[in-house]
Amino acid sequence: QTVSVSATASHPIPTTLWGQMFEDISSGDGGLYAELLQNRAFQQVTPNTAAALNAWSAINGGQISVVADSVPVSNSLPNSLRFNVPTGSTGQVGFANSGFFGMKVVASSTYKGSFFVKFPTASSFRGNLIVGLRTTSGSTIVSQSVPIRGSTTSWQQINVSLTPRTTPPSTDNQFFVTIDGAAASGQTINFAMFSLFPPTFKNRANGMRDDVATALAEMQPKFFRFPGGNNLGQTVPTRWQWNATIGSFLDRPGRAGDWGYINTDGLGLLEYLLFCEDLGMEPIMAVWAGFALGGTSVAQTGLEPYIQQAIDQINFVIGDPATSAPAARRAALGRAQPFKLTYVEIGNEDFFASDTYTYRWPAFVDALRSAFPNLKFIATSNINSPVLSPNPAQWDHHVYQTPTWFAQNSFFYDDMPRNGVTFFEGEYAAISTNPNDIFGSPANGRLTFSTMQSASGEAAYMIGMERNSDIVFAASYAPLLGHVAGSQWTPNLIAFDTGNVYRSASYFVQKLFSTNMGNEYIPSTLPSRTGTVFWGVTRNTATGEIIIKVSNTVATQANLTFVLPFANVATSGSLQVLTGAATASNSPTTPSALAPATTTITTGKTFTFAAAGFSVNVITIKAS
Ligand SMILES: O=S(=O)(O)O[C@H]1C[C@H](O)[C@@H](O)[C@@H]1CO
Repeated sequence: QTVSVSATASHPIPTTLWGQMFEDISSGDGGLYAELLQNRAFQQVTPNTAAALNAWSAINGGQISVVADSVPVSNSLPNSLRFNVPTGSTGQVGFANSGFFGMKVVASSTYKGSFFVKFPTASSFRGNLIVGLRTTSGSTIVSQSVPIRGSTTSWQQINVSLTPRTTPPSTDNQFFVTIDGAAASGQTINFAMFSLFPPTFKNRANGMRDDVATALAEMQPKFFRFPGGNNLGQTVPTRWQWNATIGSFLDRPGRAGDWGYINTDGLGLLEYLLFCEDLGMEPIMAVWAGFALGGTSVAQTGLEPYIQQAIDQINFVIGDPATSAPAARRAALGRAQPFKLTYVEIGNEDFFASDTYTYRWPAFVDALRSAFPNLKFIATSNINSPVLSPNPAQWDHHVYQTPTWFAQNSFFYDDMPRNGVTFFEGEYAAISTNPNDIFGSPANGRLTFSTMQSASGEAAYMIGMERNSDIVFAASYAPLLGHVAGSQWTPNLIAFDTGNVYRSASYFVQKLFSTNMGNEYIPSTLPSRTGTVFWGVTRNTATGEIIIKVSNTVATQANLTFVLPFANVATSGSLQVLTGAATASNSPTTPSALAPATTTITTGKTFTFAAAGFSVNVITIKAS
């Protein structure tokens, strides 16, 4: 197959083309968000139930229960941990938190812990709490003694700074609080709002898990879609609300997330925005738009409060502190300057409620557009079905399919009309090899981790989106992150467990595209729509490099001859290639089965290139 490359670019590559979609789907708490304690503030749990004590356990006979405190630590956090030392206790008595499937502890790292404590009834007790980290088998890794006294009947915050000298043998570790049982026999002490942070990405307070955030940063993503996805809200009362996710932990009630567990909302709107800046990403921020995934749509006459809340959410991001109260909240939290924001998504997958989106879309967009004329609003129902008014200028298209579907739909956007409407491929991934049961179980074709076959199919589709990036302004694989031990969805771009991060085949494809974008598209001989090998050419005008991406979605090698029209073409170029067997994947048992390799290849005005079976290739050549 001969590929003739044009001399002139057809269009600029949008700077936002490749990015990340995030929502808390076993990916926020216990994942990207660095807090080590699970159920740290007993948010949204029913007092005096076993479930309320999730992740907490007694040590040496300590008696613990979650109570609705008569004087809670804050209005948003009504529950406390009541700790009673049974009379006749001996030895260290207390309780522990098991984190999220344990917690990684590393020597010489400093773990910053805090909690609130009070005696519900005054007593003459004076003694010390021992606060620290221990292995699940009970051996202390590091601890600190903290004096307390029974006269403390109002909430007192305790801070500890724990620096282990040794690294424990596994991630099977706990945070603990104990007291001398004999000395404290009979005492009752209340605790609230625990927190324990390891060193975080860029050392940000209330920040991100370093190894996970580092893997995300390596992709050089250009946008970050948040906070959902389904996690925008299963019911109206439990929807994501920006104002419940900012400021002191004492003011964050948490909520029942859409994926079956409670979100602490410690990872909140300001943390998302700061993370966007840390990675050089532009936010694509969703507002809840009156549809709860459980099936409820707010009536047209009842939308105003939710529209106002969306306006306030946007004002927190870009408003003027002098004229907007939400913007003043942002300034009071240390950020007077507005953040960069261009795109706001109106809901998520509103094709589940198209009938009400026909009034919810205009109600939100008309109000938001008049408040923020420079923003662009993304519709989330099926493209032009139903027809919406005002006509959306941006649509969010999602597709989960088989590897073959992606290879066969590389031309998905080629036939879209060029009428000013642009597209966000907000979620896409090859998730099953079974076209008859895409969302089924692994026994029925569902992928647990992406494979070389799924990643090369995705690459074919991405080559199509790159070719059509005059109308595709952004695209993101979904879901981005998933905990291997407790995930609600597979495959995820990045899998992780308590101590490790696993970069998938698809991760490396996303990274290859995002770190080799170029800034203008160069047309070339089109691949066959029904073929199995796909290619695309971009140029980086700053470096004078031509970037050729090739995806071979089948086992047989593909031989291509490239003909470049440029006067000067380097006789050697670099090749980054990800290749392996169709079913090869990176997983906790085979973490490095697949990794990109960089080599030098012979290039020139005309050169041949052999694309290995099941391979994704990026060729970079100096040309002018
Ligand atoms: O069940 S689905 O609708 O397929 O869920 C998908 C679509 C939704 O936006 C996202 O939250 C989720 C997984 O990425």
